[in-house]
Amino acid sequence: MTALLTAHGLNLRFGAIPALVDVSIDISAGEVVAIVGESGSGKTTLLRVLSGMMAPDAGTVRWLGDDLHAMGEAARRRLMRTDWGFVHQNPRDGLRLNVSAGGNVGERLMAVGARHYGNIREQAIEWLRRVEVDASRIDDLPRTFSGGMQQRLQIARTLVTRPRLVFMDEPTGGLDVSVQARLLDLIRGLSRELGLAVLIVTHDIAAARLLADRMLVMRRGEVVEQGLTDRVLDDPQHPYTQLLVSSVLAA
Ligand SMILES: Nc1ncnc2c1ncn2[C@@H]1O[C@H](COP(=O)(O)OP(=O)(O)OP(=O)(O)O)[C@@H](O)[C@H]1O
Repeated sequence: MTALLTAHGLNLRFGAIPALVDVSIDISAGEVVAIVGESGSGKTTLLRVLSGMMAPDAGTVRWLGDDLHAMGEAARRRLMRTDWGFVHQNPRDGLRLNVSAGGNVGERLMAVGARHYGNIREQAIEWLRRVEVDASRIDDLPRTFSGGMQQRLQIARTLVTRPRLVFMDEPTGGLDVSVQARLLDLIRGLSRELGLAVLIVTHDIAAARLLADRMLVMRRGEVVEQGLTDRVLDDPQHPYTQLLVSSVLAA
């Protein structure tokens, strides 16, 4: 498989807090990788460093072989519009709330050069359908949507330009359990159908089990265990992973 993103020897401290300790990770085309761990273990920081939003103190991140932190802001912004997508935990961070649902999807297409209004609207309708938002809501503002619908709209806005890699930070956090399950099914279906690589941060082990081919377990900035999801969850080697898995089983 072709490695899309490779990171090696990442270290980052916030004062006395080691947020990343010698972290290495790679993700290939079409692969879903989950980063799990308790609150404060460094998951979001890792996602921010891997997506170029934050520079590490040491270590490298490469996209298709090019050093991300050497390529400059303009090139990283271009990646964010084209090859990459970002699904935030809070859909309000990924949507424009004063723009209609259709506009939210369509403006991403315009950012990559689409100009034909009819085509853009047609694709917006198609994507609303794919994420199970009724097309009759196309001209409504996202603030009139439920949390689950907003999250599905954020996913449509992110995927409409067919990125190769999508970063997801707790995409089901803060939603009702039944809404979470539906959203996870949707993410799983779309990632398979589109052959997307997904790097998903979650503290929900069940979500990782459902979605991820591989997982990394973080604790205090370190990757304490990684491997195929079924292997890590069915036969955890590190005491911390054993604790995580047994706490879910006991719940
Ligand atoms: N901008 C910052 N300034 C100072 N400390 C920070 C900053 N961002 C994160 N930290 C600290 O770095 C550590 C890792 O934080 P991070 O947000 O990456 O963890 P996390 O695993 O994503 O947690 P959560 O699941 O609660 O979001 C924590 O101790 C956090 O308090």
